[in-house]
Amino acid sequence: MTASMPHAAGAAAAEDPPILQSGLHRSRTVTHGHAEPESEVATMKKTVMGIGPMLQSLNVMNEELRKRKDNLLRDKLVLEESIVTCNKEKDEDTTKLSEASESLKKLKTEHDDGKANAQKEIESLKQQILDRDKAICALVDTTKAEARKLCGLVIWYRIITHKCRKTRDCSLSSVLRVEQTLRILKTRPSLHTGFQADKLIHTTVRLPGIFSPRPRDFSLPNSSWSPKMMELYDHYNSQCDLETEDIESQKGPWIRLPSYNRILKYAKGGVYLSKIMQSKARLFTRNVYQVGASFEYVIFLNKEEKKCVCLFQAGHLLEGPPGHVHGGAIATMIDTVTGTHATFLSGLVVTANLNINYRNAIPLGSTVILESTLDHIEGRKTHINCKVTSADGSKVHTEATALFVSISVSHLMGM
Ligand SMILES: CCCCCCCCCCCC(=O)SCCNC(=O)CCNC(=O)[C@H](O)C(C)(C)COP(=O)(O)OP(=O)(O)OC[C@H]1O[C@@H](n2cnc3c(N)ncnc32)[C@H](O)[C@@H]1OP(=O)(O)O
Repeated sequence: MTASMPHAAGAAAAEDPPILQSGLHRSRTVTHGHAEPESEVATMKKTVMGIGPMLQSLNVMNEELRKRKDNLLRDKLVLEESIVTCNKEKDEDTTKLSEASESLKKLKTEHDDGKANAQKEIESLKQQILDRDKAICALVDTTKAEARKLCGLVIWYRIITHKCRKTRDCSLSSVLRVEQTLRILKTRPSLHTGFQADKLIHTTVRLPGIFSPRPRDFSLPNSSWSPKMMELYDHYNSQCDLETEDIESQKGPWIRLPSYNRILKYAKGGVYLSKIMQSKARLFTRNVYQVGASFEYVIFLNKEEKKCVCLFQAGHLLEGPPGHVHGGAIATMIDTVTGTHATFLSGLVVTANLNINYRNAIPLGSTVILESTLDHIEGRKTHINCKVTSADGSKVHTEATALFVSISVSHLMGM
């Protein structure tokens, strides 16, 4: 029994972990050195044997922890890979987003350009239709009801022609009398000049929708105006009464007078002028639609100083002496400016006398200033002076005096 004990202890020592081996070694030392009782050895062995299962469970736990650690490491790797993938996808998405924004921007620009072009085309087509319709309507036989209807000639025409037929008088005076009777003079706007002072001439032709965009104001700048013309225009225009969207409106000494072509055709040519020809009657100075070709002018009125200033640029159709403005065209402009001035001063007038001294020829295309000043008013007579100078005022081109005689509406009717 004792002989087998060391052997048994030795076998256990070979199998047990190092910590237990040191315990066994100590118990063996005690056994050989101090000859401890055998029961102590047995107790020790028992203790050692009790530690075994504990160690086993520790080993199991250790194994589990190692596995968990491995799993966590694997998860970590997977997560790291996912992060890399996510970042990659994020970069790709960012690139795609910027590409999409770029495309969107490009599309928007293309869309805007397309829209602008389409708009331009629509405007041009509208203008073409308008021009074509105008041309057609200028030629229609206005005695035919359907033609009048198609061309927008209004009911006034029917009333007037009815009255004309009844009285066998289709003269201008008759037309005006009818209009007066119908009390339309006060209620309808004057389209031919825009002046409220002159309530005499009103349109008997009302244009349908497509014909009635705002009438062109010829006194506004256009592409043919020279820099000098523009400079002078800005000079006077900046001193004009100005209606703004703000509450305050600007007051100035000058008023720009708008200038429209005539729509009403009051020619009373009778047998000499057919209805169609009458329908083509135009205000002399505004009868060319091509900008810059003939009379380009704007008139400013100074009520306080009782004077008018006209900026005039003569176009190539007004040639008289080679390269210079025709004397008749200059006379026309003087008559127009002084006549307008006299109208504002005295109401309805006609030119009775016009005296002109041509001092220096006006180069074609140049800008000149016509200054119209009141000389005096005497009864029905309004005397006006006019001076035409170069744009800088250094050269006098023309000087004139004009006499306007006030007339009544009936005088005009009987003309
Ligand atoms: C919205 C608008 C913007 C308008 C914007 C556009 C502006 C364009 C302006 C263009 C204007 C034109 O071209 S008008 C078109 C051209 N003009 C014309 O066609 C006018 C034709 N002539 C006439 O209709 C007539 O002769 C009148 C109206 C001028 C005068 O006839 P009347 O009404 O019978 O009067 P009468 O007694 O003879 O004269 C009145 C006074 O004027 C004097 N008088 C008459 N004629 C003359 C004369 N040539 N020279 C000196 N004095 C004369 C008389 O001695 C008398 O003075 P006393 O004894 O009392 O002292």
